[in-house]
Order: sequence, then C-alpha cells, then structure tokens
Amino acid sequence: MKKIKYENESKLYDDINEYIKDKNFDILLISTPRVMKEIFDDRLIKTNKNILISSRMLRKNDDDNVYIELINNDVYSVTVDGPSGSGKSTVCKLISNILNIEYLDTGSMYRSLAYFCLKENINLEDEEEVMHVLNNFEITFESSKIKVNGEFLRDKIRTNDVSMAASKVSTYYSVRERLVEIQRQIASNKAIIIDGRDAGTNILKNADYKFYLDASPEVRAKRRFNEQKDDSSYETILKDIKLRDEQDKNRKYAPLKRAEDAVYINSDDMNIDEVVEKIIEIIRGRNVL
Ligand SMILES: Nc1ncnc2c1ncn2[C@@H]1O[C@H](COP(=O)(O)OP(=O)(O)O)[C@@H](O)[C@H]1O
Ligand SMILES: Nc1ccn([C@H]2C[C@H](O)[C@@H](COP(=O)(O)OP(=O)(O)O)O2)c(=O)n1
Repeated sequence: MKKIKYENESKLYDDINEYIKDKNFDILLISTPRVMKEIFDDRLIKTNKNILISSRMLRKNDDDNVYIELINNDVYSVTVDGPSGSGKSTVCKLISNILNIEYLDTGSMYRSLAYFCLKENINLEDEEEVMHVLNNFEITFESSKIKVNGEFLRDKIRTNDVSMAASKVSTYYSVRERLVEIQRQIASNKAIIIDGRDAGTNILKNADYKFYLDASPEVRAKRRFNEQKDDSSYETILKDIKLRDEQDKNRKYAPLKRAEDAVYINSDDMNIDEVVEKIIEIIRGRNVL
C-alpha cells in the first residue's frame, strides 16, 4: 500500500501516475477519506486497468492521505456458500465485476435440471429418470449466464416451483457427481468466484478465500418477497425457505454447511455494498503487491 499525502488535485494525479508507471497490476484501488471521494476522475489517471475508488474501507484512517494499492488478478478462487436469499449471487456478480474475475453460479445448474424435469413431467423421486434428463444436457456459460443445449434459460429457472424442485434433484449423488465434475472443470486455471451450497466444502476444498453468507429466514424471505418474481405471499416464501434450508442442510451428500476455514458473514444488518466491501477487503488483504 502506498500512502500519498494530499496537497492539491493535480499533484495527487501526478503522484499516482508516477507511482503506477511501469508497474504490473490489474486493479488500481484508491482509498480516500470520504470528503475527498468526489475529486477523482478516472480519465485523469493514465491506466486502462480497472479503478476502484473507496471512501469507506479506510474509515479508521480518516486523515488527509490517499492510499493506493495495486492488485494482481492471478489465478485464485473464492467460494461463497450460504442458504437461499442470503445474497450470494448478488454479491458474487458485483465482486466478479470489480475484481474482473469469472463468476460461476452453481445453483443455476441444479435449477436448469429441475426446470427440464418439471417441463418433461419427470418423477422427481426417481433418480434414474432425473439422471436421464441430465445425460442429455450440454451445459455452457456465456457471460456467466447458463445455456443448456444452446438455450439461455434466464428467469424461467427462477420461479418458486423450480427452486423447490432444484433442492430435491440436488439431493441425488449421481446428479451431484456429474455437476461437480463440470464445475471443477470450469473453475480450473482461472481467477473465479463461485457460489452454491458446497463450493467451499466440496467443489473447491482448497479455495484461496472462503465465505459463508447467512441471514435469518425472516430477512431472507422479506428480500425474496420484495423481488416479486412470482405472486407468492410472504408467508409462503418464508415456509418454503425454511423447508429448503432443512432439505439443503440435512441431505446426505454435500449438505450446506460452513467450511471450517470460511469467513462467516451475517447480512441481517448489512446492505449489499457493505457485504461486498467486507469480502473485497479480505481478498485484497492477501493479494496486494
Ligand atoms: N445485504 C443485503 N441487503 C438487502 N438486500 C439484499 C442483501 N443481499 C441480497 N439482497 C437482496 O436479496 C435478494 C436475494 O439475494 P440473492 O443474491 O438472490 O441471494 P442468493 O443468491 O443467496 O439466493 C435479492 O433481491 C438481493 O437484491
Ligand atoms: N452448489 C450447489 C448449489 C445449489 N444447490 C441446490 C440447493 C438449492 O436449493 C438449489 C438452488 O440453488 P440456488 O443457489 O440457485 O438457490 P438460491 O438462489 O440460493 O435460492 O440448488 C446445491 O445443492 N449445491
């Protein structure tokens, strides 16, 4: 971390440009006291790399100084597990944009399988029938959006019925074995953030940074209710969330649980930005040049 004393704006820009000249980095992180955040203008800093400006990360150091850090995007993995509605996908998408790393939403794979099983009237209790559907799948991702046999599924896999069915098909060993194999293939040899239920405990046991995102069932149900994806009442959503928690946490194979080395974050009283900042702070703490 480089500390730069603020004297005036043009001196500050010159000092930053001088410091980053000829250095190898992917992200330039500029942390300022809150009052100074407005003065930054990306165009005045001569880099085509990502610039992240924060006024909150250095709350403790609210002096006149500006701190800059150069962050490298090597190959590293971040896992985010947690129950439904804890904010995993929202937070992961933001972090993948900020850190310029790939995002893999493993839940979308179980959801897609569930969607086709429902569409084809498959008996969800029959593992072989479910596997038969999966065997005819070609799964690819484009800009982090899942495609099955060439088709984007988008919101079709986000209904409450699909959520419940996804929780069911994800209990089968053969389903998990196949999908985890694909997930590991996608995650290999790149900087990636992946979310799910078993990302840190099973898919990437050796991930560099692990997080377990949590929130009370009531808060999560309220968030889901506010999304208004379908017409379910708050009470129905709360009931289904509790049922899904039960199913995801108590299943035999790769149940939802916090990895011993995962950082626990309860977002009941945190907004999205605060969660994102907390995670980035931990990642960059070990990634600074
Ligand atoms: N910390 C938070 N504060 C308020 N709303 C949140 C927070 N985290 C997520 N949300 C909202 O809650 C809903 C569920 O989040 P989502 O990312 O889909 O959760 P998950 O992927 O864990 O199921 C979304 O509408 C999202 O915008
Ligand atoms: N790695 C994963 C991801 C999801 N699942 C299962 C468990 C969930 O009930 C469903 C849907 O997951 P998803 O993360 O999309 O669900 P939420 O967005 O958290 O509601 O899939 C899983 O078993 N393992």
